[in-house]
Amino acid sequence: MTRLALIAHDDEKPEMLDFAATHRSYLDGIDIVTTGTTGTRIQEEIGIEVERKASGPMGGDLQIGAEVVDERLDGIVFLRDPLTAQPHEPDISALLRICDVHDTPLATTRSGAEYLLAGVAAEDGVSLER
Ligand SMILES: O=C(CO)COP(=O)(O)O
Repeated sequence: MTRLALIAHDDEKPEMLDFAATHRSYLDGIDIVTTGTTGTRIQEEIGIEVERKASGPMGGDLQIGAEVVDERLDGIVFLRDPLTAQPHEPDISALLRICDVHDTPLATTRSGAEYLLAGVAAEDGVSLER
């Protein structure tokens, strides 16, 4: 089963919710893992079931990084806030680094996320409507 991680910093959560709503029918059929607050909002506001890890500042990025190490993930959409310093910046850097190490597809922007999801869906034989 295809498994994706969805993570968004606070300023990017509206973008993530729009992304999830746009692609709800495909996302409903795959495994989704998220950091804490991102997952709560996707579940409550869009209605997609997700597996929630800890909130980012409490170690959620590292828990998702551990899934990368175990090669459990087909891709990560991580909508980062490029303009605000984060207290858990070392955890964020660690997640990005481990994606590089394992060549795990990673998108950090909405446009990149659209390409990533279209590619992952194509591997499932699904053509995403745009
Ligand atoms: O901080 C985050 C990623 O670095 C996201 O965490 P939340 O989804 O808990 O807001």
